[in-house]
Amino acid sequence: MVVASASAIRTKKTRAVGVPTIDLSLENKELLIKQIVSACEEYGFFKVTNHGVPREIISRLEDEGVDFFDKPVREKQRAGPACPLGYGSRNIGFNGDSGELEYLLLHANPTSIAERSKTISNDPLKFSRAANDYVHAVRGLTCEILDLAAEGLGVRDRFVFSRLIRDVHSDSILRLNHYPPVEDWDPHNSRVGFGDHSDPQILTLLRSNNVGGFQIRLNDGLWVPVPPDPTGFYVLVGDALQVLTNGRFRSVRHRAITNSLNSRMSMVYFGAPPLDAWITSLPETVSLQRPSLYMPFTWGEYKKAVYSLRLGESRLDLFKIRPGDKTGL
Ligand SMILES: C=C1C[C@]23C[C@@]1(O)CC[C@H]2[C@@]12CC[C@H](O)[C@@](C)(C(=O)O1)[C@H]2[C@@H]3C(=O)O
Ligand SMILES: O=C(O)CCC(=O)C(=O)O
Ligand SMILES: [Fe+2]
Repeated sequence: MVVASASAIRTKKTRAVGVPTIDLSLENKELLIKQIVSACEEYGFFKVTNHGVPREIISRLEDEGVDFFDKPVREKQRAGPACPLGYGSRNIGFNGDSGELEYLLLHANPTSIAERSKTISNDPLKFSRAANDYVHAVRGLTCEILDLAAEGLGVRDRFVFSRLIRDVHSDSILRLNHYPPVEDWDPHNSRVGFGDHSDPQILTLLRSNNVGGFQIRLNDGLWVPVPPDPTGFYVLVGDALQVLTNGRFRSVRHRAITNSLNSRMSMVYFGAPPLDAWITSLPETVSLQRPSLYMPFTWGEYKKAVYSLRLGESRLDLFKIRPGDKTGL
């Protein structure tokens, strides 16, 4: 890969911090809920172990991803250009962002996956099955985590978050990212694979092979390298969940850097609502002392804003209620 020096980044300002890890097989439900809520509040990020997603389901999609990214460029381009869905290389979004990666971006519904798989694989049915089984399993896990979080927040309707993702019209997506190996390894010359951003959706479930590169940003601006763990899932609070919880949960800023002689592949599921769903602070998170921080918007409106801005921009600022604005309270 040709590497523009402008994409080189300094990794000095990082801090080694233990990644909050939650064992989902914990029998003490109250403690489990407490751990989830505090990780969502403090970091907007945690790792889950004993998550129940069968290894076989993960490996099948991983193998499909490896086979796809191994293909000659011309063949991969049959699945592109990413608009925003499909195969993309280096370009991210429509506003000039780029990174040292190639990717497949798919709508997570079976019809869309079946259609797309025709340009992705020589055995479309095999690819579709692998992707659909994976989506089904990680959606289940996403919903389980969201239900526990809702319970911890004391929300009356325990399924208020997961219902949005289980909806047949849910706008959830699946992304496979491939970060090619660097040819000239230099510990002081990491490059941007996927730049600093927060995910716009409700909740993200990310896993990768055993190659590092994923980092989260703490509130004080320091970057924390997250050690890879192919057996676990990383859970990221997205912007929509930040709004739904009136800022109690924080969407986490993160990025992927590349500096390895081995290629890295991540599989990312973004749990999202239907386009016409309203995203607004749940009544249980609003009070006179803590009025609503954001104006209500539909997921479709938010997505439009997301795609009109650069990767690193804080799109939620556009929907912040400023003092003096008329609110529901
Ligand atoms: C530059 C962009 C790519 C992105 C849409 C955006 O305009 C800003 C957010 C980006 C992001 C980050 C999380 C997900 O990977 C993604 C699919 C999403 O929903 O928002 C990407 C978008 C993309 O790559 O199309
Ligand atoms: O590939 C990764 O590790 C991070 C990718 C990411 O943040 C994204 O696709 O939104
Ligand atoms: Fe992301």
